[in-house]
Amino acid sequence: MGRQPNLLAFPDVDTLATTLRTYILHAQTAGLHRHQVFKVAVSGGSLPKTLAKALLAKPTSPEDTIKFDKWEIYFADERAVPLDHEDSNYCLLKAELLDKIPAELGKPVVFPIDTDCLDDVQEVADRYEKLLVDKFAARDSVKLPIFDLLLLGCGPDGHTCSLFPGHELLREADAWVMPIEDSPKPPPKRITLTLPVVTHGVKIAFVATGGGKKEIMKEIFEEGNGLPCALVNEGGQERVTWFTDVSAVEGVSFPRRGSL
Ligand SMILES: O=C(O)[C@H](O)[C@@H](O)[C@H](O)[C@H](O)COP(=O)(O)O
Repeated sequence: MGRQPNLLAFPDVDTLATTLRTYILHAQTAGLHRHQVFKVAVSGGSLPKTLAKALLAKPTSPEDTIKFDKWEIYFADERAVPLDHEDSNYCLLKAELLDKIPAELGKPVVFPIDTDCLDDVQEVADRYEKLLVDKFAARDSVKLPIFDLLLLGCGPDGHTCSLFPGHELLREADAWVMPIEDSPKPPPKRITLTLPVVTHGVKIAFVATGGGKKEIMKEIFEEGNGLPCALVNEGGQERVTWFTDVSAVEGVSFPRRGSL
């Protein structure tokens, strides 16, 4: 058996958020050590709300400080809509987290999609990839952008980012960012990081809570079935950590449950 992802189950979202904060702080320290900034990619869905719970809590010590002024925030996936549209992941993150960061913690640099070409999703994806080339490759001379941390959700069908089960995008091996025009979850037009980019993150965290995730969690962890989340588990192995609550993993048999 290869090296396993970590599966953590908490009694509720509040306790989950406390450990998620500790985990993010570790990743922040590692990122700052590596290149003086902390490069994070985030998804939409319920994640920004949980993130706000984790990150906006009062620091208990100098080591417990989120250094937002050193953060670069990218989008793991985004919908091809204007930034103030209710479907926009940027808009969601802004409302849930960015607008609530106290001034003394500093402001992250946030990289939304370019909305000048929304009619052409390929162009939106190409421009986002170009941004990543500028922000990552030049500095790190790597063939892939290596995020210090990807913070992802898991859909009830096992999708993550905008990588959906059985979709041809799962086989993309070259591009860093791809368009999708037939997303089964609305809205249909989106862009997404590709699987190789996701699985090459230094750390990859999933947040999945609620009884609605129980069936798919069982399938991801017990069978895999080529589900996007299972593919991230396989590619990222021990660099992947799942933050769940007990109702999301009820009945899931998995050998490695634990703590940070
Ligand atoms: O833009 C999106 O649609 C999201 O990025 C998507 O990948 C999300 O993370 C999952 O659907 C989980 O969503 P929930 O956390 O709301 O279940």
